[in-house]
Amino acid sequence: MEKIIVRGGQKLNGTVRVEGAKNAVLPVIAASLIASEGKSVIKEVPVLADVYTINEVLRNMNADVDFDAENNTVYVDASKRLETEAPFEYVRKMRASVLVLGPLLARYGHAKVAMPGGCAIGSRPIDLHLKGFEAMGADIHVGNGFVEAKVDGRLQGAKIYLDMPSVGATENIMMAAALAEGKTILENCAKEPEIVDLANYLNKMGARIVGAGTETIRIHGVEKLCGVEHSIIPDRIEAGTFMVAAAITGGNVLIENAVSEHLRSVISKLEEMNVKVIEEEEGIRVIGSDDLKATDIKTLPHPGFPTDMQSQMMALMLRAKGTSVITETVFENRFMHVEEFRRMNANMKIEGRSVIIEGLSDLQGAEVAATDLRAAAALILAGLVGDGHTRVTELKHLDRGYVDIVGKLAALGADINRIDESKESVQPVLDISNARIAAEF
Ligand SMILES: CC(=O)N[C@H]1[C@@H](OP(=O)(O)OP(=O)(O)OC[C@H]2O[C@@H](n3ccc(=O)[nH]c3=O)[C@H](O)[C@@H]2O)O[C@H](CO)[C@@H](O)[C@@H]1O
Ligand SMILES: C=C(OP(=O)(O)O)C(=O)O
Repeated sequence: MEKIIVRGGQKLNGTVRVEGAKNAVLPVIAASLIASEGKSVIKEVPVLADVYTINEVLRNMNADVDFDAENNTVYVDASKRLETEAPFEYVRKMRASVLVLGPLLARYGHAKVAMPGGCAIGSRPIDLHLKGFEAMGADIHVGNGFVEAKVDGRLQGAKIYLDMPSVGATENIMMAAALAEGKTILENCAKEPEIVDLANYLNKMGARIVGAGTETIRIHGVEKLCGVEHSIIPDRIEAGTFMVAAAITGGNVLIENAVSEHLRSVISKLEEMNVKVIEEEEGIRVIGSDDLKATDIKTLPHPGFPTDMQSQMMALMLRAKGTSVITETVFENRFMHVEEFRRMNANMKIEGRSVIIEGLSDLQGAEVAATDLRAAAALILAGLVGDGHTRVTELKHLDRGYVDIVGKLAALGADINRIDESKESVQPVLDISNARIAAEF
């Protein structure tokens, strides 16, 4: 079994560079399926298990996909006739596989994808995606574990109001509407930076989308889209994770490539906790404190506090004096990591959708299991300040979303290793190869 072993007590210092954003690259690669002409060249692609998975989904549909991992570039040629089905094998690995629905439906009038089901953080339905397609004239059939969408001729532009600002529904509907006949007005949509990145990509391909990043997006459908070159925005969640790593260890770290406009809510909460955050030309510098103050956080859609930073901030709150409260409003079950923190001597309890954290906890090293991707990162963060050794297992979650976090933290001065205990002698594992292995292709 693979484990990450962290010995607490080292202050982090130096510079770390963040990768392209996982949550931007997945919809962008899916959107490449719409290009009926030319090749898409996607740059700043992080070498993650999820990227291998989405590439495999596209290959399975008959698109030509090359991943030059050393140069962080994905090439997609979707100009051949494509298959329009995505089996459960892929959707099980990564829910973002449902993002092929919009592009395929718009281009071929048909798409069939395995229903994603729930996951460790909540039930995660796709009803809003489907309501959007229906409003554009598609017939939806759900049965035998699949969702199938069909339309005779082209999708028709429509006025669509999302009951909640779902990131995935906004992306799927925006991609479908880009190739629909007429105008689509999408209201109460998600405003995440990754939505803006996708809209920019689609516009370069020939789409006519305005308003991405606000709550109303207007899309004039066009007849065809072509492959183009695009660079993925930096990963704000990876950046936020390293910001917490600096803060929790009382270190001084420059997070290169981090975009402060994408991280306002995280910066403001860190400052409330007595952490110094300096916006520099190359990125964001974070200087930790030995006197962290308690605060409260409520997760919300962007520009509110991101749910994907909730567990990392929980680790930091464990080291703050006083009572902190985290309220999770985006996913109904994203507190699985609380039990694991408790194994490290954390003083906290769940009350409904909130967690009450009594600081300052003297964290102790323990064997803990990652319950999801961000929980994996949060347990490593707690391990950085735990007394003794923390062993983090279930690393398949981590490999979905962090490129070489072990190497990056070690370069900043952390005492951290990744080992494979199944090997006869305990050997360090080179982290970058793990994404490919975790994707199991
Ligand atoms: C690949 C990717 O970009 N993943 C991100 C994306 O996930 P994802 O796109 O799945 O998240 P959504 O914004 O869609 O989900 C937000 C909430 O809306 C609900 N919902 C969503 C769709 C729907 O049709 N019906 C419905 O009820 C979900 O159950 C959840 O409670 O945004 C989440 C919220 O910022 C992040 O945590 C994920 O990291
Ligand atoms: C929940 C996340 O991702 P996904 O939607 O891909 O599960 C995440 O990135 O924290």
